[in-house]
Amino acid sequence: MNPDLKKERDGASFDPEKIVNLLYGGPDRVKRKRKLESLALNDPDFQHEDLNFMSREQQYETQLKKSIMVVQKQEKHGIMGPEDSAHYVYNGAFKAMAGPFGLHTSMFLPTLRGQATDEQKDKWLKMAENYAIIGTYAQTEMGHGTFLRGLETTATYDPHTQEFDLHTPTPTGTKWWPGCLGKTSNYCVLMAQLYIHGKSYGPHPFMVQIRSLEDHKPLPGVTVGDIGPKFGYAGNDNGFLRFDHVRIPRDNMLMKYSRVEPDGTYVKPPSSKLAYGTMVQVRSFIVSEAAESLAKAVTIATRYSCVRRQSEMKPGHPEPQVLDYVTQQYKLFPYLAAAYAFMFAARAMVSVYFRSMERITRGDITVLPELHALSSGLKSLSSWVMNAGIEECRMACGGHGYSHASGIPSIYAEHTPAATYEGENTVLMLQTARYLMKSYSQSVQGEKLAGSVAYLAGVQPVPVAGRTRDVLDLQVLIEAYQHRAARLVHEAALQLRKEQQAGKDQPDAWNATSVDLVKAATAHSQYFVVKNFAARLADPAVDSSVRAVLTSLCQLHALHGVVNNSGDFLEDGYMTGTDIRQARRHINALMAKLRPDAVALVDAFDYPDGILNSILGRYDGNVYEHLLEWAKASPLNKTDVHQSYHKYLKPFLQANRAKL
Ligand SMILES: CCCCCCCCCCCCCCCCCCCCCC(=O)SCCNC(=O)CCNC(=O)[C@H](O)C(C)(C)COP(=O)(O)OP(=O)(O)OC[C@H]1O[C@@H](n2cnc3c(N)ncnc32)[C@H](O)[C@@H]1OP(=O)(O)O
Ligand SMILES: Cc1cc2nc3c(=O)[nH]c(=O)nc-3n(C[C@H](O)[C@H](O)[C@H](O)COP(=O)(O)OP(=O)(O)OC[C@H]3O[C@@H](n4cnc5c(N)ncnc54)[C@H](O)[C@@H]3O)c2cc1C
Repeated sequence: MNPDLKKERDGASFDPEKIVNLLYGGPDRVKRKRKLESLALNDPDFQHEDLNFMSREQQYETQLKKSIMVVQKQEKHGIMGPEDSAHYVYNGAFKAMAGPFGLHTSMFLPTLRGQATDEQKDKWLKMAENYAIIGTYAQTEMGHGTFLRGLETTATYDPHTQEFDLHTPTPTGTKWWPGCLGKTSNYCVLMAQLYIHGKSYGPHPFMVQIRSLEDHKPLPGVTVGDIGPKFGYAGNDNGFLRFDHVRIPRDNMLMKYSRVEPDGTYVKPPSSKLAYGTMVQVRSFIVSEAAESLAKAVTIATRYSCVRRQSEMKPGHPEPQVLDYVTQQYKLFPYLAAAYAFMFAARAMVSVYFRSMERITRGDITVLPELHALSSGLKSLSSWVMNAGIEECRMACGGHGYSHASGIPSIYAEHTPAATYEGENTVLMLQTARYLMKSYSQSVQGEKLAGSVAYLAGVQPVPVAGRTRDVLDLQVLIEAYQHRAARLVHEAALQLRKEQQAGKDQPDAWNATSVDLVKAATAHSQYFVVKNFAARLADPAVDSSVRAVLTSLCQLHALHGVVNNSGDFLEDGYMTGTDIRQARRHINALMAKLRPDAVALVDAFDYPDGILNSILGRYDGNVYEHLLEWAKASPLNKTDVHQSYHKYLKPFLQANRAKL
C-alpha cells in the first residue's frame, strides 16, 4: 500500500464501512453486492485484453461473447432482480460500459412488461426473458429524436387483412441510434405513427421482427445496419433501420393502453403519455447512472491526488500531496459532495418511481405528471453535473488524466450521452418547467398543491435587509433554495405572461422565456436534491460520526451551489453580500475539515479496482509502477521496432542522411 494513502485511511474520522452500509441499504445488501461484484470480476471467462487496445469490431465481439456468458451465468447463479443485476452485470461484468444486450434489458423487456397485454406477454415476454429473441427500442429517427410527434415511420392499419403496413417514407424517417440494433437484435419495439382510415393517431409501440431467426439476415423489406463509430459506446452496435411496406399482424401493436379493433376502431388510452412509460423508467434510473459515474471519477481523482506530489509549497520542504493545494480541493470536493447528493437523490427517485408505478398499475394515472416532471428534472441536472464533474476530475489528474490508464476518458465517453439520450436535457428541463408553470397557475387560482411542488403555494417574504443569518445552518440553506426556486418559477411565469401581453402567441412567448424556464426548473431540481440530502441525515439511525462528516458534505454541496449561483440568491435581496462572503469562508473551512476524510469518503463508495478500471485510482495507490506496466501492454509495444519503421521511417531517414 502506498504510504500516503495508508496515512490518509488511518487518519479518517469515521469508519467508511458505516457509509457503505448507509449507501447500499445495510450489511446484508453490502455483502450481497460485494459477492456479486467479485463473482463477476474474478470470473476467468469475463477476462479479456484491455478494451482500449482493441479495434471497434474486436470490442463489439468481446462484449457480445461476454454478454452471452453473463446471461448463462446469471441463470446458473440465480441473479435476477434489478439490484443484483446492477452489481453483477452492470458494474461487475461490464464495468458500466455499454454492451450489445444493454437495450434488450434496459428498454425492450421493460416495454414488453409495461405496454403489452397479458396475451402478448404470453407470446413474447417469456421468449424475450429467456433470450430466445433479442430486441431493442427503436424510436429515434435521423430527423427526429426529441419531437416524438414528428416521427415519420408509419404503421397504417389495413382492416381487410387486419395488418399494419410499416413504412419509412423519407431518408429522415430512418430509425437512427437505437442501441444493439445494428448487428445484434432480431426484434424491436418500434415507435411509429399510427394511421387508421387516413387519420393519424400519433406514435404507438409495435412489436416487430426484423431479422430471420434462422440465419439472422434482415427480413424482406427491412434494411438494417450499424451507424458507425461514435464518441464512446464502441461495444454497442447503435443502428439504423428502414421499412419498405413491411406487414405485421394487428396484434403486434402493444395494446395494454390503446387498441385497434379488427374493424379499425381506435380505443383511446387513459393517457396518451402512457406510451412513453419506458422512457420515464429509464430517466428515473439514469440519476443512479450519473451519481455512480461521477462517484467513480471522483474516487480516481481523489486517491491519485493523495499519491501525486508536485511543486514546493514551502522552500526546502518535501513536495506536498497535490490534494493539499486548496485549489485542488476546490476542484474535487464540491463534486465529491455532489456525488453523495445525487446518490441519495437517485435512491429517492427510484422509490418515487416504484411508488408511482404501483398506483398507475392500479389505474391511478394522476401521479404521472409529477413523476414525469421530477424524473425529467433530476435526470437532466444529475447528468449535467456528472459531465462537468468528470471533466474536472480528468483535469485535476494533470497529464495522466488524459491517458486511458486513468480510466477517466472512458467513464466520460460512456456516460456523457446521458445528457442527450432518453430525452435531451434542455428539452426535459422545459418539460419540468411546463409542469411548474401549470402548478404555479393552479396555486394562484387557489388550488392546493401537493408533492414536490407544494412549496410553490407561497413565495416567502424577502427578509429585512441587513439581518444576519447562519448560512451554515442546513435549514437556512434549504429555505434559501426553496425561496430561490419559488421566486424563479414566479418570475418565469410573470415573464411568460408579459411576453404574451406584448403580443406574442403562447409558443413564441414560451420560446422567448425558455432560458428563464430552464433556470427555474434547474433551481427546482437543485432544491429537491439539497432538501433530500439533508432529510437523509436527519434519520436517527445514521451513526453520529457518519452524520458529522456527511453534514459537512451536505453543507459544502449547498453552499457551493449558493456561491456558484449567487446572482439568483442576491437578486431580490433574499441573501446579502455578507451572506455570500460568509458562504465563501465557510466553503474554505469545510474543505479544510473534509481534507483528512477525503480518501475515506471515496473509499465508502465501495468501488473495487476491477470496477474502477483505473491505474491512477488503484486502492493501493501503487500508481507509477503499474502505469509503466500498462503502457508496455500497448499494441504499439509488441515489438521494439514497429514494422512501419521498415516501411516508412527507415527509407526517409536514410534518404535524409544521404543528402548531408
Ligand atoms: C435499482 C437499484 C439501483 C442500484 C445501483 C444502480 C446502478 C446504476 C444503474 C443505472 C442504470 C442506468 C442505465 C441507463 C442506460 C440507458 C441506456 C439508454 C439508451 C438510450 C435510449 C434512448 O435514448 S430511447 C429514446 C429516448 N427519446 C426520448 O426521450 C425523446 C424525448 N422526447 C419526448 O419524450 C417527448 O417528445 C416530449 C419532449 C416529452 C414531448 O412530448 P409531446 O410532444 O408528446 O408532449 P408535449 O410537450 O406536447 O406535452 C403534452 C403533455 O404531455 C406531458 N408529457 C410529455 N411526456 C410525458 C411523459 N413521459 N409522462 C407524462 N406526461 C408527459 C407534458 O408534460 C404535457 O402535459 P400538459 O399538457 O399537462 O402540460
Ligand atoms: C449513445 C446514444 C444511445 C441512444 N440510444 C437510443 C436508443 O436505444 N433508442 C432510441 O430510440 N434512441 C436512442 N438514442 C437517441 C436519443 O434518444 C436522441 O438523440 C435524443 O432523444 C435527443 O434527440 P435528438 O438527437 O433529436 O436531438 P435534437 O432534438 O435534435 O437536439 C439538438 C438541439 O436542439 C435543442 N432542441 C430540440 N428541441 C428543442 C425544444 N423543443 N426546445 C428547446 N431546444 C430544443 C436541444 O436542446 C439540442 O440542443 C441514443 C442516443 C445516443 C447518443
